[in-house]
Amino acid sequence: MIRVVLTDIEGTTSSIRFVHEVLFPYSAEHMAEFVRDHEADDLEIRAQLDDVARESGADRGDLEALIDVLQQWIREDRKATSLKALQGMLWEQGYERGDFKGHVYEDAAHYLQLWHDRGLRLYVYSSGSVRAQQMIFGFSNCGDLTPFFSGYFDTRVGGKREQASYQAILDELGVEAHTVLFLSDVEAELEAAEAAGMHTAWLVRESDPPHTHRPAMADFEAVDQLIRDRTLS
Ligand SMILES: CSCCC(=O)C(=O)COP(=O)(O)O
Ligand SMILES: [Mg+2]
Repeated sequence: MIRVVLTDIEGTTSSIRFVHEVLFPYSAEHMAEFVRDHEADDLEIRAQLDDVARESGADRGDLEALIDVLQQWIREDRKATSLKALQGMLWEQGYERGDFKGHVYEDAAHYLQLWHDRGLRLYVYSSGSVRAQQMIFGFSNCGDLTPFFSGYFDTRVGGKREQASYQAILDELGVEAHTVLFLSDVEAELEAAEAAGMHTAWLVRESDPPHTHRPAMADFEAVDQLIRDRTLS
């Protein structure tokens, strides 16, 4: 019986286009100024820059070199925890200033509320930082969806294509794998979650599903059917 839903964001609850055409360009535009303005006195930003230097091999004392690394990582869509933490801080500023709203598909917002009201526990697992996750759902085009979530996981538990990350989430939640349904648009993530024993659902939004053995779901209505089938069987 499924009691817990763990969901990805980009391509699952929210459009890939919003992340790539709004969030990433916003972070590319504001990163240099943000880092230059706060590096001297913000301990959290300093700690993230320490990690950027460690991971890239760039000189920690050369701020402009670190900014270049960050810009390169944004272009590459690198899932580095330090980049994601800095992007989360920047996006927080953007949401609060009203520069954009978080995109969430209407069917996702509808079923997140319904599943919450039905007693399912909902969690997020995204490469975006926990702060960025709270922001996209807190300042969404469908209103504040954060009351429906019981918790958030980011790459501090590990990469999304690694089985150990899903095991770490299960350990932290204290639940059995067969009670958890993980939602994602990326098959490699689903395979890692399945290796940890979770149920999975593959979201394929806004495109025709590739021909594979895996059933594709166009929206959360199809996921709801799967939850009800698995709950009754
Ligand atoms: C939290 S919104 C920004 C998402 C993001 O930065 C990203 O890299 C997308 O990762 P996901 O794991 O949600 O596909
Ligand atoms: Mg995704």
